[in-house]
Amino acid sequence: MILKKGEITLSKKVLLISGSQSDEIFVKTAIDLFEEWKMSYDYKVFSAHRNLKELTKFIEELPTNEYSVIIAVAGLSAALPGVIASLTNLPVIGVPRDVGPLNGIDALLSMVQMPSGVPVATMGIGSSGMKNAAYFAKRLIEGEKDGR
Ligand SMILES: Nc1c(C(=O)O)ncn1[C@@H]1O[C@H](COP(=O)(O)O)[C@@H](O)[C@H]1O
Repeated sequence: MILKKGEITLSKKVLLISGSQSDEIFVKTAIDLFEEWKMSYDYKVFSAHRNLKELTKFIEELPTNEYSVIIAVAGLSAALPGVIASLTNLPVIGVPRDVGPLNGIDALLSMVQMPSGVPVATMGIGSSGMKNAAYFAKRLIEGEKDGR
């Protein structure tokens, strides 16, 4: 990978997963930051509630050493981040989307109170949480690069 001056040396990618295609507009906030920072990422849509088998297969077959961190985004009853965290040892950042009658409180509570051993680093509700997920992923990857 050839880097220009000022660019960060990033060896591994961020994997963004949202529970629905309808979350794409929300996820775009993080994607814009990754583009600005010249960070590599992939974005996929999988639902634990709707397509558990496909999600399980996808996570179990992730190539080794390609991703540093997974950002899991979901609104409503958000099983997605916790289920992903149960299937991989990669760090999982959860982002509760502010949709539905409870405006993200439901998603927040679904992902923040995980049983021990299955951690989800849960951000705040809504677009500030989405942005902080991107900043947090950047810190993790920079830390990895610096040997932190
Ligand atoms: N929370 C979850 C899960 C899951 O946790 O598996 N799958 C979809 N969703 C969420 O449902 C909302 C509405 O989805 P639709 O617009 O497809 O009905 C989305 O915000 C999605 O993240």
